[in-house]
Amino acid sequence: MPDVQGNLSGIRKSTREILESLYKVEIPAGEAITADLAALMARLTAQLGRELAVYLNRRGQVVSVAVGDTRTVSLPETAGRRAAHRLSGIRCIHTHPTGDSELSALDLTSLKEMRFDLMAALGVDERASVGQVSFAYISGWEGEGEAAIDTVGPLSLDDFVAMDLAYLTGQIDRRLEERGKSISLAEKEQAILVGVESQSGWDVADSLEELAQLAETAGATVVGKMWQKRDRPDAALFVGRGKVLEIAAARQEKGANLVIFDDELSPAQQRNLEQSLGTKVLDRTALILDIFAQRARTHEGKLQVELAQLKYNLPRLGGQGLVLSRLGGGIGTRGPGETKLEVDRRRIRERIADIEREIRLIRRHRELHRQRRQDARIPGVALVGYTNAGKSTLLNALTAADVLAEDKLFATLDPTTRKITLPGGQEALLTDTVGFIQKLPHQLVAAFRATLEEVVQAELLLHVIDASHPLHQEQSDAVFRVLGELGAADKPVIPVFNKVDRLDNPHLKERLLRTPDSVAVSALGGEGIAALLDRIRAFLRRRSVDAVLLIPYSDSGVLARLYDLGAVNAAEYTDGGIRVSIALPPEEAAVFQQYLVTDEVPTDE
Ligand SMILES: Nc1nc2c(ncn2[C@@H]2O[C@H](COP(=O)(O)OP(=O)(O)OP(=O)(O)O)[C@@H](O)[C@H]2O)c(=O)[nH]1
Ligand SMILES: [Mg+2]
Repeated sequence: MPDVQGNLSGIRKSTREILESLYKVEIPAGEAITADLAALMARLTAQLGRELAVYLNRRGQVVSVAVGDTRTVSLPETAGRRAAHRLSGIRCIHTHPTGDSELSALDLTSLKEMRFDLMAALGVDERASVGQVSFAYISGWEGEGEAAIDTVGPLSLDDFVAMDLAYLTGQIDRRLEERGKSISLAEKEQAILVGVESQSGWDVADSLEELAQLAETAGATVVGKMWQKRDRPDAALFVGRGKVLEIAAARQEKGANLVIFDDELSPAQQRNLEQSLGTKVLDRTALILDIFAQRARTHEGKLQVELAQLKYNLPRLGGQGLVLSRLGGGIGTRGPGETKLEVDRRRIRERIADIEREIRLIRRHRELHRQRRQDARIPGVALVGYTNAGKSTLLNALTAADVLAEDKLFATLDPTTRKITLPGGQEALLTDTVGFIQKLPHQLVAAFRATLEEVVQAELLLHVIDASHPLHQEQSDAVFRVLGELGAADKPVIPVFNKVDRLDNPHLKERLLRTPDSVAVSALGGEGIAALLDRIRAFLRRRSVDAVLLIPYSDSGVLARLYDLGAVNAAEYTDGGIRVSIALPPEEAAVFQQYLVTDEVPTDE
């Protein structure tokens, strides 16, 4: 038997059992509901003070039961998507604890989206019984696959029970089929983007442009962008009341079924907006999390994304309204890989604890690895940068590695490490990392801490900048903010201006190169790659320690090697051997440890 879905927090076991028993209910096929089932739902609703929904199929069996806010509840697969121009064969009957039975905008949207046979609301009065009933059904298609609906009521429960549902749905099914033309319900979600223009931060148009790229990466089609000037967001609705009406109108006009806000919404704001707009509302954070969920490949990556999603969702469960549950899947409801997002608070908490335990284990394992690597004395170099700057392409250019590089945001989620050999023979470990972005959700930074540990541990960072992007300065700032959050802001950095093949203004390159220590490259074309390798070598060398060696004349080959490495500052031929003062990175100096004149090693600084 499937579980009761939604917000079950604080519900007594005995009540939970009654809720579960709803799954065993069967009512005569062809009836919308029985008086008994309605009465039971009303009693439970009054007791819980929350909405209660049951989903029934045409055989009169209950296929799903949900309580309270169930914005991520999904209907069982058997709820079936039938042909696009047919009804789903499932009806939703839910209670309103407030007494009135008026269907909300959201009720009607979900009716359309899920192509329910029927959407009915039972108003539960103060005597814990059903007062009045309202319902709506799809009556046809208007134009582009948009459903037309008829609403009926309020009427009495008796009238509702007496209704011949089989006749009604039969009529509708026939009418829809007669139209003959197959309605191509839009596969992609149609999104309207909303931003706020404030004093600080990015220009709102730029930020919305980036949000549009994110939305499209997630699989939506952007059909409109809107913004408002505000010093600080409205506590209840994020934007002003008037703006919400404007968005609602634009949504109608453009046929959008998703509204995405460019900043993180509080759970209350999100709920209020969903209610007022009658559609799914997401924020930038949820969108980025969704992209990550689709792109995570390794076990660790998936765990980290799931963790971030669960932590994001937890405070968003439980409120009133059966909001998104009836809107089906899509952006914001997808988990990494095959994972289905949990919707039950208790189970979410358990899952969070499980994942955190597993990540700790992975992290310990990784630390051991790193320890071993440090013993091998190969310095680590991490590629960091804004998403799509060309980090993976550069890693490929610097090594022979074939790492997925794509013109997509967040192509890389899992760290890839490759060994490179620098001119002069020194080796280094080069790590590609997940791209950064402005307003990067802190849940993600926290969840990806284990992965980003590579950045924190690196000796040197290559900060890859897309020099051809008009906002590369702003993107750089955003990267440094994230580095700060990771505690890696004061690592040595080589700014690498990439994609210079795309610059048509030669002065721009000159200007960029005024940034200290910077290199201009084309990871695709190969320009500047040799110079970059040289620069990396110089940087690693700069960490050199001074030492004095005494090399016996019998080992004179060693001196030749030191000269080759360019490490010799002075050599003096003495009776005991050759006294050489050298400057070498610690890992290279270690090779000559046996010749070290310990008492003469100059102290650091
Ligand atoms: N013209 C040009 N395009 C480049 C250059 N370097 C990278 N690109 C393109 O930029 C896009 C992004 O490259 P990636 O290497 O995937 O970027 P990334 O920084 O790893 O991106 P994420 O992993 O998504 O954060 C790809 O389409 C590359 O082909 C370059 O030097 N010149
Ligand atoms: Mg990449």
